[in-house]
Amino acid sequence: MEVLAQTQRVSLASFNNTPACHVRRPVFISRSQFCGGNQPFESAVSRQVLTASTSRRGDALILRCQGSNGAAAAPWAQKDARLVLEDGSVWEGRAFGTQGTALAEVVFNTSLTGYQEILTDPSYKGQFVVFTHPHIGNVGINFGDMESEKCHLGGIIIRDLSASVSNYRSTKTVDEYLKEQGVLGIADVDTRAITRRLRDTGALNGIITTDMTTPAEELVQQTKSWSILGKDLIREVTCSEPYEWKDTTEHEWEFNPNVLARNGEQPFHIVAYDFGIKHNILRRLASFGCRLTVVPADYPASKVLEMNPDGVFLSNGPGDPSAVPYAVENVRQVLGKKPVFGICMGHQLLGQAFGGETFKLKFGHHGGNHPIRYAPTSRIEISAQNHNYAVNPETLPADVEVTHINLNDGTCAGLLCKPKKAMSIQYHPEASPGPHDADVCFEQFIEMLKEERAGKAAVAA
Ligand SMILES: NC(=O)CC[C@H](N)C(=O)O
Repeated sequence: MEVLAQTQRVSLASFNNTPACHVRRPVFISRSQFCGGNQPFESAVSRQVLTASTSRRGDALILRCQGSNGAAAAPWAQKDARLVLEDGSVWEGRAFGTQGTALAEVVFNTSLTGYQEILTDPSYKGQFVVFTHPHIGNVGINFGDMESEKCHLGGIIIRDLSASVSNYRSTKTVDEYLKEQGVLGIADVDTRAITRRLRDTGALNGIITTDMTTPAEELVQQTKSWSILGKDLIREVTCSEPYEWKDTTEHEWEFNPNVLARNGEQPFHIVAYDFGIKHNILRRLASFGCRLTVVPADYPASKVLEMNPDGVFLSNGPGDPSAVPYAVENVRQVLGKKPVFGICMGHQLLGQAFGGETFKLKFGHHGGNHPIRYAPTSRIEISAQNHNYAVNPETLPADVEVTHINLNDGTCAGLLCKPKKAMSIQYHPEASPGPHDADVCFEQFIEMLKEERAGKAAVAA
């Protein structure tokens, strides 16, 4: 994109902090009513300030972007990226992040906050996220809110990319971060219309591309040649070696007095299977007094049992839960031998280890306001969710209770098997981003670990 400058005479009345051009939408706005060299102009889009000389009062500066055909095109009208969906629809918009072409499953997320946590949640591997919140990027990117080491999703689809960043923790813009991560972004598309389409059709495959020449029909064919079903995406996001984790959540998170009351007790040792684990899950477990060893997704259950942990944790993760039988087998082997807690993918793997089956939802649950009923007390939680699959409760054995129910569609959102000391939830109690109502799940797991420890002590005595 080449920026051109030219002068054009406009009326004096329009020249005092008013648009520098009143024949087109203003791009640069005069900050001064004087003429001469070094007159400041501010971009209405990026707040960039430049100086230009105006030869006489009444001369103004117009900046224009050169379109691909060489003709001048306004930046707000510039279309240099496409989202092509497998239903044949094509959405033209403005590219940001990296350049190129990527193919993934398109899902929408309705969270109002937390785009950085969503960008760095490994569970989004193989997916593009449409943000229904219309304005993304206003608080930039910071070190503290990373949910993993990188941005795993294939691309993001947004209405409006914030032209400026305002946050004291921010170290870079979303655009810079996506460029660095090699991830595509498309802005200035009608995200409301795309979301309504996905809600009607269900999740669709899509291509985001900055190539504006390949015919759309060809791209539509490509979207149809791929499926996320049956793919093991966990192998692409799991750690390669076991490691220890100690960080807790920061002070403002410690709204739960039971966390603080536990200080001083001997920590519980948890082995956490990393299927694409989010950092805040590890931080919350550490805050509840756990010492954590994180292991790769295919780490043999026999080696986990050799470590003799107090409990085993099964993390969230990307893709189809029925495509990872090796993980289900590991869970089966620890079941009944150690207390187990699973979150999201971990819940789905636990469901399969019990003998149950998973199925794909129409467009999944991705957002920060999904209501859940905890069946034993009828307590309602507002929860953070991100999943496309669910456990079919009818396929579970009799000793497994459905403890949590999603009130939007009645799907199974939590399980408990008392005899085997195993529990799970389909959503995200670590709440990063999202409401904290489900934090109590960590406490319930800790109670399970305490019971187990007390039971062992009683046998030993
Ligand atoms: N957040 C997760 O763990 C997602 C689990 C699984 N990939 C799903 O989409 O249902």
